[in-house]
Formats: sequence, structure tokens, C-alpha cells
Amino acid sequence: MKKALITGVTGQDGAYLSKLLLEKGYEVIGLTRSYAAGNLYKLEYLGIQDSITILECDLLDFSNILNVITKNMPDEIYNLSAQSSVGSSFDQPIGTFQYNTTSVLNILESIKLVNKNIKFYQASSSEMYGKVKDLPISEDTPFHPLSPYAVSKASAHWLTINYRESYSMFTCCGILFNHESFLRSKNFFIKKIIKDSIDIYFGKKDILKVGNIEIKRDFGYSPKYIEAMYSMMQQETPEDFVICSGESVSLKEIIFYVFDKLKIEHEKLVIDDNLYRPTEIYDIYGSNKKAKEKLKWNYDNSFIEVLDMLIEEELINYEK
Ligand SMILES: C[C@H]1O[C@H](OP(=O)(O)OP(=O)(O)OC[C@H]2O[C@@H](n3cnc4c(=O)[nH]c(N)nc43)[C@H](O)[C@@H]2O)[C@@H](O)[C@@H](O)C1=O
Repeated sequence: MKKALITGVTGQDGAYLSKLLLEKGYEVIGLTRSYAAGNLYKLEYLGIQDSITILECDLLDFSNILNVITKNMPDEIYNLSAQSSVGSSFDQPIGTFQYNTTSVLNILESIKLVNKNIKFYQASSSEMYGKVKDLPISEDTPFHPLSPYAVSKASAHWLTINYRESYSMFTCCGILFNHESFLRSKNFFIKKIIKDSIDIYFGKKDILKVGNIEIKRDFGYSPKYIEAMYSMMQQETPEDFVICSGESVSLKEIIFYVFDKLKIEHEKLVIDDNLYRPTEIYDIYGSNKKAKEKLKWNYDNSFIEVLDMLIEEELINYEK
């Protein structure tokens, strides 16, 4: 039985990846910074909280992660833990940078010391590309990060590659574009607009307040993106892959699509300058050609189809 260790197991991707690996017959060990009640609701939602072992681990504490790896000796480590909010990173640049880089270095260094055969997956981000000149983005596009979050992810990305090149370790980076699901936290755009719109629909809220929506993004569906993470770790040789839908959709159009579906007047949308970020990526989309060819990864969902699914799941689970 293969053993996988997943950091950030209580997040959206951690929960879906745990489910996928359990279905593939893995023993799954999930790491969380704090084993507080309420933290596990995403795993509970998928009905897998009792099928995985959850351990507390502070990834900033080298001795902590070194011990966890030594004791559990996993075959694969998926590093999904991060301060993942781009918006918050402008208010917490130091904490974001320290966490998102030191945690990765601590895991890589532990693998190097304990057992170099342990495979490592790093959750890289399309945010690393930032101010792009040419679209679509591919694995060869240069980085120009536009937020402390993006800079931290670019550093972690290069650390991961450096351990591969310096020590012949199996390390790979999945460069994921925005990916959504019912389990996305409410501080992210898609979950927020669906949840708030349904609140408006049921008379619990009056308006939807958002920041800059003169923006286009390449959005996809998290449970499908997770499959690509797994496939990357099963390759003969480790490589990095862009995972995306291949097209960008306007944020404004997404909001009005949700509003129209729920019969909400467009006047209920309010733009709040306080929610603007100091810098923005105005349009970004990638090419998933390499992932489709080498990983045999299939992704053909339009984001409107994904939105329909998410609205339905939110309505089914809505507590009135
Ligand atoms: C790939 C990348 O994907 C995610 O980062 P993100 O793109 O920042 O995600 P988001 O859902 O917060 O923003 C999407 C867009 O929507 C704009 N926007 C407008 N108005 C609001 C608003 O009211 N709230 C939010 N959250 N965003 C808003 C916002 O300015 C941005 O342009 C993370 O998973 C990250 O970890 C990651 O790696």
C-alpha cells in the first residue's frame, strides 16, 4: 500500500486529493497546522475524515516536519499548505513570504536528509506569471509576479526545481490556475459571489459587494485539477505542468450569469473600491497542451457548466 502525506489537508484541494488517493488505495496522512474543531468540515463533507490520519504539524518548525517524515516515511508528499490569499498577502507580506517559502524549504531539506526517494509535489500558481506579455501562458513563459503571494510562490517554485537539479530528487510543480468547487473558502471570488447571491435570493442579504471586476480569469474545477497533481507524481521523470482550462472569462459576466440564473436585478451589484488590490492581472489564461499530451489529462468543461454545478450544489446544501 502506497503512503501519501498531504500538507494543507483541510483545504479545498487537500480534501479532494485525499479522496482521490484513498480511491486509488493509498494510505493518506494529512497535516494541519491546528487540529481545531471545525477545521475538518471539508473532509467531513466528502465523508473521509475517519479514513485518513490527521496530524498536527507546524511546517515552519524544521524539527517538526523532519520528525513527521522520519516516523511516517511516505512514498509521496503533496505540499498544498500555504497562505493562499493573494488579497491578504498585500496586508501580510512578511508572514506570507516567510510561510510560503520556509515551509517548502523545510520539507525539501527533510526529504534530502531522510530519504531522497520520497516524491514531492509543490502547489505552484499561475499568479507567478503576473504581468504577462503573451497569452496563452505555457510552462516556458517568464515570471513577473505582481503580489507578495506571487513572489513567494515563485521562490518556492524555484526551490523545488533547485532540489530536483541539485540532488536528483523527484520534485515537480503543478502550476495551477484558479480552480473552484463547493469546498472553496468564502474569501475567494467565485464562492463569495455564489454564496452571497443565494443569500440575496433568499432575502438574507441586500447587495453583492465586490472589488475590481474589469478582469478576466482562467477558472476551472478543483476535483479535475487534482487528478493532474496525482498524474504528475506518477511520471517516469519529474517535470512541471501548467494546469488550466485554456480560456479566460470576465468576472462581470460571471456575476451577471449567476444573477440572471437566480433572477436577481443587476442593481444589487455594488463596486467597493476598498476591495481593490494594489496591482491586478487583467487577463490571463493558459495552455494545457503539455498536460493533455504527457499526463493524458482531460479537461473540456466550460466554466459556465462549472458555475451551473456550483450553484446547484450550493442550493442543495444551503441552510435557510
Ligand atoms: C491561482 C490563484 O487563484 C486564487 O487567487 P485569486 O486569483 O486572487 O483568487 P480570488 O478568487 O480571490 O480572486 C479572483 C479575482 O477576483 C477579483 N475580485 C474582485 N472582487 C473580489 C472580491 O470581492 N473578493 C475576491 N476574493 N476577489 C475579488 C480579484 O481581484 C481577482 O482578480 C488563489 O487560489 C491563489 O492561491 C492562486 O494561486
